[in-house]
Amino acid sequence: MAEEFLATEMDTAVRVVHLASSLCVKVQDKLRLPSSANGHVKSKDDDSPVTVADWGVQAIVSWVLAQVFGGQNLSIVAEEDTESLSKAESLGLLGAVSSAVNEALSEASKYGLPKPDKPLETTEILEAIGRCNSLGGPKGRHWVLDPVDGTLGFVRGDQYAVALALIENGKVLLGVLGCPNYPVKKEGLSNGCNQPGTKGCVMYAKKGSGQAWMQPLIPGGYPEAATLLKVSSVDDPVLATVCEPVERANSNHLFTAGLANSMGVRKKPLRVYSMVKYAAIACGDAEVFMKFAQSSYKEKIWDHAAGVVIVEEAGGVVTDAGGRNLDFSKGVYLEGLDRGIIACSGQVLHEKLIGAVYASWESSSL
Ligand SMILES: Nc1ncnc2c1ncn2[C@@H]1O[C@H](COP(=O)(O)O)[C@@H](OP(=O)(O)O)[C@H]1O
Ligand SMILES: [Mg+2]
Repeated sequence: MAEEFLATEMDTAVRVVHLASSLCVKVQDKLRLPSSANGHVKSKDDDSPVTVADWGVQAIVSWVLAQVFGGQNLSIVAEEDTESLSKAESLGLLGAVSSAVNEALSEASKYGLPKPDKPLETTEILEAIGRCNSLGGPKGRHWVLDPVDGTLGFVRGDQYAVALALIENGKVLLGVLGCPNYPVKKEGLSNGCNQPGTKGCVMYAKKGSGQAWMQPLIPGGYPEAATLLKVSSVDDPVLATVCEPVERANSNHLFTAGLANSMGVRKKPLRVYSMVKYAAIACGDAEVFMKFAQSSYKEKIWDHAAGVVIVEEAGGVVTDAGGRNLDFSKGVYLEGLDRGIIACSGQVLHEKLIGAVYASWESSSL
């Protein structure tokens, strides 16, 4: 019998996101200790933080993909580069990345993944991170990785996601989201993290399968069980929960509050860091996700690819504010995006939201 389409790609992506999530859990625990926090976080040129986990995840995902699929024609579009990590003053940080990567990879066989014969040298780690410098585009296959999405949430001990997707000829073929702090109970989403054993999952979906899946994150290994995800059946705005970025710099809270109000939403918005918002829609914990960035900001493909395919396969709808599908074929950015991103659990809410955008745009100040 012919092997299922994308079986190795899907299986590898899910397993490596589990492994990457385990690295993140360990680094986030360390960040809670005041003594080690400074050594693990650095500021990027735009003042956003980057941590041992961002580089560590990028290194292990890149290394594992190269082992399984060969490094020769491997194209990976990812958020981090090696510039600041290679500087002389970053030696301590590079050492911490190296320890985190080698600790994670030493467990790789428990996740059914290849494992290096001996710990990776720092040059090999930098090479793995640096390999992820593809710019994507309309042709060919590209892996798309946000090693730690919502780094601000991550350093604050809150929600974040590891996001990996595969794009072919501009279309997202599969997506995997690791959400190590995703609470089993929805109330936990607005309370940061909750008790051990009640949080953490990996969600994944293959385009066109009509199925999206969730596995629990289990310490030190790969779970056999997976459950099907289904979006919420709520289509009355009065009962709907809207989620949006925590940071008002990343989305215009005033504008989205106006939209929510005019479509009839009554509940307070749920503010959550990272692509965990897509996860919340996919599993039925929320019905609407909106992000309206400043018009000068260009959305990047790694912040959406994995989440979009998971929401769609779980039964939801994701478009820009004009109702068009997001275009992943133009390189690193979602070129041509009409104003903002909206994800809904179903067509009814989506149409109402598009209508609200249309009605309110004239009077907006975005
Ligand atoms: N000015 C801005 N407007 C909109 N989005 C921004 C932004 N600056 C950064 N972002 C993106 O918003 C992501 C976080 O999403 P959210 O606000 O929903 O938690 C960031 O991901 P990283 O944390 O991976 O850099 C980054 O890609
Ligand atoms: Mg991101």
